[in-house]
Amino acid sequence: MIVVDNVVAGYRTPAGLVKAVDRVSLEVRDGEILGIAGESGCGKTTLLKLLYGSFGDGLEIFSGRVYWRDPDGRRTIDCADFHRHWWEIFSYVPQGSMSALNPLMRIAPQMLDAGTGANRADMAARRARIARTLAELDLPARTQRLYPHQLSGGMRQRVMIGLAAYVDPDVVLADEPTTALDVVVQRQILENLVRLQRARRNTIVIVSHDLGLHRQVADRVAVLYAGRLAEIGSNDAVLGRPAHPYTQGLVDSLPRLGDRQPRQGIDGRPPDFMAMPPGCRFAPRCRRAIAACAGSDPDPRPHGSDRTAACIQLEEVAA
Ligand SMILES: Nc1ncnc2c1ncn2[C@@H]1O[C@H](COP(=O)(O)OP(=O)(O)OP(=O)(O)O)[C@@H](O)[C@H]1O
Repeated sequence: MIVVDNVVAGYRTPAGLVKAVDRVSLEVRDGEILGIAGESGCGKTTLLKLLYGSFGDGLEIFSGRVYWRDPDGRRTIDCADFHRHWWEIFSYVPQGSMSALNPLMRIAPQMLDAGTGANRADMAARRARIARTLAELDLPARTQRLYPHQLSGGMRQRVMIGLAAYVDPDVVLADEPTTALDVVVQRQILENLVRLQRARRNTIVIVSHDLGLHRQVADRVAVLYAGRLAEIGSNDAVLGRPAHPYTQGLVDSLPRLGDRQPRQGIDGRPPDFMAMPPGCRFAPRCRRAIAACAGSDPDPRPHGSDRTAACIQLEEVAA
């Protein structure tokens, strides 16, 4: 399990601190697929980097704590040390990862190179594992002998997922894993991901702005807005019966097959991190906002048995 405990994190910029993740608490449970949703710039990638312990680009934790705990609860690792366990416990499929493959190397040696430190199995066992993983991802065996430019975009993306998964880490963190692919290929890749996860029982965290993707694969969904956690809970609760007005707006804006009515989106844009509105950050765009919203920036509270949501009006409903 990865625990995010009241974390404020972000970047120091000439204009000031960007708190891209602001007082966020959540748990990534063992063996689940957790989807992280929200509009562009709301902090999804930053949260994923915290879960991976990747602090290379100036990301800092200003307060709070992120740590991993093993299923027995005997061993904890602070996120400052996650990098020592990359590939062994955590692996990462970065955004735009299709271009992350080395163009001069065939696929098999790239996979063998990856995570060498974490992978103590002998060469023959590792080769067998690579073959098995590629087959699980519906990639033909000859893929191993090809160079990246000889693969389609969808195949390259599947190879990246294979790279992250073949060493069998506890947690795979994937940032927009199917962006830029056509819908049919997206669907295949997602099915592959789920199949891998079910077979290996590892944990997957997927960042995407695409709610359809989350609806299809996630066990639970977390929705971020302007660095704050708006809502988190089961797929059915959050996407089937959204409670937070922001999640409702996102779900309402999804096109539905056969629906000729124009979808109702959310007016306006997320606020600038340097000029946050007082109180609830979503209030200026919220159709249900009342005067009290400008004076309260609530943390998520339980709303029903399978979700928490951060809206003062929902607290009234729940009471
Ligand atoms: N290295 C960085 N230095 C300074 N600011 C950054 C850095 N990376 C991200 N930010 C800022 O942090 C905020 C959150 O960005 P983040 O990439 O986490 O959002 P996101 O929801 O993943 O967006 P997208 O869907 O567009 O990838 C944005 O305002 C962004 O400009």
